[in-house]
Amino acid sequence: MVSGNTVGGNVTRGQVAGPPIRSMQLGVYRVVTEILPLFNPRQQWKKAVPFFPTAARLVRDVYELSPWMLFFCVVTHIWCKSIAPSFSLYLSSRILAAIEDGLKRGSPDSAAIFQAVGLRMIFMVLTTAVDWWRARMQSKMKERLTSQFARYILRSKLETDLTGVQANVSSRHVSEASGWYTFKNLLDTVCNVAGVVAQLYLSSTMLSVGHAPIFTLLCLVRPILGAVFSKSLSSKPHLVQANDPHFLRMKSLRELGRPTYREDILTGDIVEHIIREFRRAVNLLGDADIRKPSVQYQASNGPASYILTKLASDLPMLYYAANTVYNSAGFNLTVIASLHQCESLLHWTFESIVDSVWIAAQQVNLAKAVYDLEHVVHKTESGDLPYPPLGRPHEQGMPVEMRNVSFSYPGSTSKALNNVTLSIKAGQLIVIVGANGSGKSTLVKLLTSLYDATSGSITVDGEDIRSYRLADRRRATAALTQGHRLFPLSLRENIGIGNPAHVADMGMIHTAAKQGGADGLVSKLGDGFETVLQQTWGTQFSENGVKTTDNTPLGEAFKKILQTTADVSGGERQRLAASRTFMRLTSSDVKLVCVDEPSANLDPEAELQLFNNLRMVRQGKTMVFVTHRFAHLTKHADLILCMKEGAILESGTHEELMALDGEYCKMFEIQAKAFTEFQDRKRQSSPKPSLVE
Ligand SMILES: Nc1ncnc2c1ncn2[C@@H]1O[C@H](COP(=O)(O)OP(=O)(O)OP(=O)(O)O)[C@@H](O)[C@H]1O
Repeated sequence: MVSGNTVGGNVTRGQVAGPPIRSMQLGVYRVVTEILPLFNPRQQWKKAVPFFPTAARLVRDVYELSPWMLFFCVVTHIWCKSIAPSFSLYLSSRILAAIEDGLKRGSPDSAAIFQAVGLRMIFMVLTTAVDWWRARMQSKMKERLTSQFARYILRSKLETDLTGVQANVSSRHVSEASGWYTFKNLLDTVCNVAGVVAQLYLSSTMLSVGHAPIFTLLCLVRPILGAVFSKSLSSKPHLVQANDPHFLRMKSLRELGRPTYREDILTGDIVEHIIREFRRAVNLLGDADIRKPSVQYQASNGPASYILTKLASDLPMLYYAANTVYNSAGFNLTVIASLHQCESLLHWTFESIVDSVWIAAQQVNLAKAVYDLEHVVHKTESGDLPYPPLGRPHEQGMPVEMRNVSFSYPGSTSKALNNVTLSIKAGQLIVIVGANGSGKSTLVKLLTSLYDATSGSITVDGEDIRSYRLADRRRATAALTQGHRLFPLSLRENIGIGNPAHVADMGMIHTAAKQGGADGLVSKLGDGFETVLQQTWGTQFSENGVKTTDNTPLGEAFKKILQTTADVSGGERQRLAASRTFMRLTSSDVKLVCVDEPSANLDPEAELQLFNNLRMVRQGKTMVFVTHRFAHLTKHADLILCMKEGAILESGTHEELMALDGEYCKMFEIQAKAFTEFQDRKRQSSPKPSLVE
């Protein structure tokens, strides 16, 4: 059922400008559309303007991929889609004419008939061969263009910074296939127009002068009515919201079938409850229309338009009948049969033109979205100065000063950092401690240029951090955090990629693996450094329900494929990520290293080893450690920053902060107490030495 109301249109002060909107209820959905006038040339021209440069760029892209392919794609497509159908119709009408002529005369002209049939057969063989070749070439072209678009999208995804991702300035909604489908639609549009010209020419050769325009007009009525009556939701800007509470509940309950919830559902013993609730939601939903909104919108026209459109398709038939009765001289069965075929072809092509123009306009927007990714403005500012600045001692770490720095994450109103002022000297070892949510990781994200400060100033080597080139700043910093992931590449590459210039240097990779504590783990894996963890989804799958539990040769084969997929524990992953960082630290470009709690999954021995190894490579680098278990590090720290609620509460050396008897001292004593209590208990439980002895 459709119900609706209209809002807006007249712009008053404080209101937003734009077309008025209409809100309607389609079954379980609320649909809001813009009300666009049927004919608004200015608006339509404005929309069409970006079409041309995008189409031109796309054709240029295809040309650059292969000029020959472009040429043959266009020629064979036009031949197969526009010319061949009309020519085939012309050849059939020749066969029919020869047969009818023979039947009329009582002595068929066998030579003429066989010549016409032979010609048509040769034509069909040639056209089918060209069509086969066209399909092959198009699929190659499709692969190349899709890979080209995949490259554009990948670059944009890789380059988008964190602020961009959070502000949704990302390439999430673009498709790699959009380039090919846009190109194909442009080609289809051109071919459909050429097809109509060929079909009109053909029908005009069969009709006497003056009749051809009438026939064409009658053929046009049905596609025109179809276009007028068509109600397409996708043709206008719209919003859809499922708002029926029973439908939403039914959907939510259906979600519980996902493996993610399995453990909670089984341990909670709630299977029967969920099934009961699902049945109740279905009953309450009743007969509400849950078909897609686009389908419901399309169907909301009522039957009159359908009947009228169907009637219009019989107009040419009326024309044949009228001509046979009133103008039988120029008409015979062959002409009627050929015109009938021509009319079906015209119908189809007219409708295809409307569709292909509409689809091409939509597709061009999708292709444009991919090209626009090149112009996505990255949120983190980049300056012109090189880093390190010219003439600066190369062997020195990065000095950083922060003055009244505050920061809020994009979309958040609260301050993650509030008025932070600090000074880090070149080559110092800094330890940042503080409670959960106190801003430690945020500080690291600002130091590593993942975000710019919202207010205040950060200076590096005496210059505003934003005046240096972003690429140089990134090259000069290295980070190791809990969030570091392994890539779906070999372990060799996972480690080697830390320093891309030496990605194949096995000597350096071995050393980095050792420093990260991953050497033992790599040697345990069957393929050693060549092992690929986290195989990309889709590289191995079963079709038609083949399972590893199947006691069949195919089931066994599937089991074997999956057995080759190695996996490692969380702590081992962290060791591999740490090895990548050690590889990165082999680059003398790195001047600042930020290590943010990489040890959450590491055992105490591995953690101590990691910190010691990091300290050993700190020559020429400033090092910042964020950790909750800071006992190992504090004695080495040049400066300890203790944070609370986004601000630096205390700063100094371990001795200075202990003397302060504040937050740091409290945290340190909590950690030390657990240790000393344990030592005391151990001492008490050990047998006392005998006095006699
Ligand atoms: N991406 C984000 N978007 C919005 N707010 C965030 C985001 N990340 C962190 N915050 C908020 O910023 C504040 C500081 O978080 P941060 O991660 O820097 O704390 P932390 O001291 O590193 O905490 P932990 O010890 O738990 O790792 C917190 O209030 C947190 O909720």
